[in-house]
Amino acid sequence: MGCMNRGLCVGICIGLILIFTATFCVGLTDPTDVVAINSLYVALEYPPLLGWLLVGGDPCGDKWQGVECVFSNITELRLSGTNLGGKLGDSLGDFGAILAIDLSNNHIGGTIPSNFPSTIRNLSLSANELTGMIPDALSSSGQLMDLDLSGNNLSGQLPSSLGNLSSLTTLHLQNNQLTGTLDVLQDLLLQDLNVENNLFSGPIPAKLLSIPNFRKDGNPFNTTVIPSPTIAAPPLAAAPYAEKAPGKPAIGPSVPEMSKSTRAGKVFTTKRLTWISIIGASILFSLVLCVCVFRCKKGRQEKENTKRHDIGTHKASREKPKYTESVPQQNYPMEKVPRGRVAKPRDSYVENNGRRGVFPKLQNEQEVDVKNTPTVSLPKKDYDSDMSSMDTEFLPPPPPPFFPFEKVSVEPMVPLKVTSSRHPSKSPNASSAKAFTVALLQQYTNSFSHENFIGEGMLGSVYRGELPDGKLLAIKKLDTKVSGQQSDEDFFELVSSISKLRHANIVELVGYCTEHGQRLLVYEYCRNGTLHDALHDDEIQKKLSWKTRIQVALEAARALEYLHEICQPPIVHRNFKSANLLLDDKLELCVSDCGLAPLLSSSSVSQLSGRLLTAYGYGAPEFDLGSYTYRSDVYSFGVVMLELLTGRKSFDRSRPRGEQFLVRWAVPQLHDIDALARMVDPSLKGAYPMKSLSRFADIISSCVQQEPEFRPSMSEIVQELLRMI
Ligand SMILES: Nc1ncnc2c1ncn2[C@@H]1O[C@H](COP(=O)(O)OP(=O)(O)OP(=O)(O)O)[C@@H](O)[C@H]1O
Repeated sequence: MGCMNRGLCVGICIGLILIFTATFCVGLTDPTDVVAINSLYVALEYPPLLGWLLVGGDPCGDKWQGVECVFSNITELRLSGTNLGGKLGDSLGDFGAILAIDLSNNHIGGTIPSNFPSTIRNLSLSANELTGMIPDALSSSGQLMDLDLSGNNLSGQLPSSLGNLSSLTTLHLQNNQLTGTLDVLQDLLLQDLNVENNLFSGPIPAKLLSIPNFRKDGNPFNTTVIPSPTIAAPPLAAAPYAEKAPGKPAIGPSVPEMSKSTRAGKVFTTKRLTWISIIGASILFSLVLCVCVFRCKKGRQEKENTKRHDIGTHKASREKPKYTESVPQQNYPMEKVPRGRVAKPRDSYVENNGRRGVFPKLQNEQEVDVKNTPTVSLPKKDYDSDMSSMDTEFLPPPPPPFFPFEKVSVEPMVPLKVTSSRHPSKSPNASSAKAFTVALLQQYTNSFSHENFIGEGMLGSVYRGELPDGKLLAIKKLDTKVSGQQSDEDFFELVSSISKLRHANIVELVGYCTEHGQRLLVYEYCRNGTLHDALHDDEIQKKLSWKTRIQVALEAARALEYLHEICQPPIVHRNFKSANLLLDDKLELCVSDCGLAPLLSSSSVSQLSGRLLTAYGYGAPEFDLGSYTYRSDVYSFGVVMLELLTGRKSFDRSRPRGEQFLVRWAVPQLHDIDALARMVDPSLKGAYPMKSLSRFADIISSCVQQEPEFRPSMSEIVQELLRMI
């Protein structure tokens, strides 16, 4: 029996060791959590986070940035101030055992999702760009203890289900545009409640006043006056508004106290009051007369003293403001004005690195700022203290209503016409791709005038167009020999698939036109030219630092990663080159011509496109055999990286014979550190870390390998570039 027990013990021990080994040595994360974190990564638009992958991976074992685990479960996600953009997506509820999520101080937009993990205890989404209402479903996280949604653009009333969060002790909702009353909170056991600077109204529930740390300024709460027959009672709201120490009773009479005063008031009848007033006034008048005789000489001096005293008081009030009931609604946070107005989906990570949480000033904001608001551009975490140092008299008026930033505001000009009746469902989605008439496009391009002609490619000519509101468009007029190869149905399918592409580094299709035998594609206009031009313009080239070049490579890689690995079915670009990498207003890189491969492979330009790509040094070797896969895009991407490294064109006839084709000249030297130092773009003037240069060269070598199957995937390249940054 004892022997059997020993055997059992040994068995259990071995089992535990195996579990331990599997957990800590193999580090395999729970597959459900992996799927959840992969989906979150997609929703956040693949931010540059160390270790994070789009598909699969081992977040716990590989120590993904911001991820904490216990055994194989993700228990914490801490990514505050990591410049996240995108949205929250719908995967938060899929984490099996998560306890804390901190995504504060980022640029996450969209609404708060309606599924939350039931295990969560601490959730902070503060200082983001979230809009919409607080979802009812938040109550499914019954163990939530600490919830911080402050500093967003949330609106609407508090959902009644918030009252079910019985474990909640800390709730921060300040600096939003929330409305309605606070009634739903009154039965919670809150210790810390901040609702400042919202649009809450109605009387404050009495129970909330006993919360040890309750902050509520800057809301239009009711200031109902309790009616009293003889004495004007102080407003009921004087109690909450008069600043009281947390947890201490409010200054000012409570309701029962006021009824005592009311009873006292009855003793003083109007008649008695009149007599008392007359006698008192007579005595006062005599006294004043006597004093005046002696003090008349000092009168002027006293006046001056009083004046000085007034100024002193005023100064003091600037230094230490009092938030009294006289100015409750003026107490808006300074940065609320710029935040609402500059809300945008995502900032450039390069630009933001140095100013995380600092809100850029717009022209209008500066007007306000110069006069009164020295704290407007302070980091967000400081605004509470900055606000408290401001004189309420000097606050600007409440912010104007929030108008969300819209990337493209083009109205559909005509209803979508589906000429093919066979598969009407395959027509482009009218909400994403707008149908334009030829007449309107003529109007926007001044009848496709010469001065609006931008350039011509294999598929047709591109014109600049201007909408009545000044927004610029790039209108690609497809050659009839290209578009003629396609049926209406195929064209709609093409438009539909391009219009679904949504990526910060891909030029957005605004709309299309198919009329009078013409087919046109209408894109967002990128006003800063192409990477090809930037690299070969002496002035701009000098400004492209090594760090910027890595960043540009990363942005291009992300766009291809999206096309190859996120889009379903995957999209091969087929014409990837620096002339198709455009720079937008913020000098962020946008890949053009995405999704046009079906047009390029149409018989009229198929051969030409292949030959041109090869002729300009971007074509992968397999192109000659008529094969083009996403690995061929990887090859072309390697050539673009080579351009970034050397500052040379992919094909340059003006160079000596052996140097005309960049790949042929550069690749054999990529592993020679001395040769590498010689081939690097001279305009960098040596300002690059050698190690970084050599890693960049390694990526290029792997991309331009002869055998397609040996080339890395774009997500691997993205990870490599991220590590370099
Ligand atoms: N969205 C855009 N914004 C600004 N300029 C654009 C835009 N799209 C294209 N262009 C410019 O229009 C011109 C023609 O572009 P197009 O893509 O048709 O040809 P290409 O890139 O020169 O050659 P290819 O046919 O091989 O792609 C180029 O100068 C290109 O930079």
